[in-house]
Amino acid sequence: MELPGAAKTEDHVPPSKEANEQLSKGYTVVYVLGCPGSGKSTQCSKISAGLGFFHLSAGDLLQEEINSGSEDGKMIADLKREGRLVPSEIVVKLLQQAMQRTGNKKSLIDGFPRNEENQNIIKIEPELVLLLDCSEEESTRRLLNRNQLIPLLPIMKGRVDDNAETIKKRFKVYSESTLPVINYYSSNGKLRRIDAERPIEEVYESVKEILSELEQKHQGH
Ligand SMILES: Nc1ncnc2c1ncn2[C@@H]1O[C@H](COP(=O)(O)OP(=O)(O)O)[C@@H](O)[C@H]1O
Ligand SMILES: O=c1ccn([C@@H]2O[C@H](COP(=O)(O)OP(=O)(O)O)[C@@H](O)[C@H]2O)c(=O)[nH]1
Repeated sequence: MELPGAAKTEDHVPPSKEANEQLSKGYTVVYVLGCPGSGKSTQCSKISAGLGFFHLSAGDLLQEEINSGSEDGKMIADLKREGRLVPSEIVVKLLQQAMQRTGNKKSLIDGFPRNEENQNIIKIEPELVLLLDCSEEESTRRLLNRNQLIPLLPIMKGRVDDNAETIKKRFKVYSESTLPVINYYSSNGKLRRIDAERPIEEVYESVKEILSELEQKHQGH
């Protein structure tokens, strides 16, 4: 079935199921989900610095591929500009390569899985899924604000998808494709919903409480 917002995948060979299962062995994986601009990257940087998790951002890995100038990079850039999702096999391959490069077994996967196809292909069972819950109105304000700050920082390039029109498309993809993934983790008890409309430090306090639950479980308490 073709999922809304997803590009066609026929040119890409899916990674084997065994490779994915092997990769997930011994790893503690926490997925960090939330709409565009909900603060995923901000909170993941804090968790990574404060709690020793390795931060894997699907969006950053795709941006690196764009920056490399590869053929895949050109296709990814076009999809990103339109707010559409990149074929699952490409994102999964980049995530797997990044996981193999790190010796750190505690990983945060930021902004992935984005749809049910992503979720089925990666074959990783996360221990927890953090959902940064923020309204479309507040998130849009943040994204537009982020784009306005860019000209003040000449070394940084603005994001091609932080404009009002593309932000609307990203939200449509989020509600059509990512919400079913979130509902799945809500029904299997792994989802932890965090009010992400609050200031960054308050959100982080809630994140820390939830992740300490995980640390205690690992220490057998
Ligand atoms: N709790 C918050 N309150 C206000 N601004 C925030 C908050 N969290 C993040 N931001 C800002 O909002 C913008 C989007 O945050 P980001 O972490 O990149 O979101 P995401 O990764 O979910 O798209 C950034 O400019 C960031 O500094
Ligand atoms: O698993 C992913 C993650 C990101 N993207 C693409 O990268 C863009 C930006 O995603 P990112 O997570 O960087 O930012 P967000 O939209 O959450 O603010 C998305 O709109 C998609 O085009 C994708 O296709 N698959």
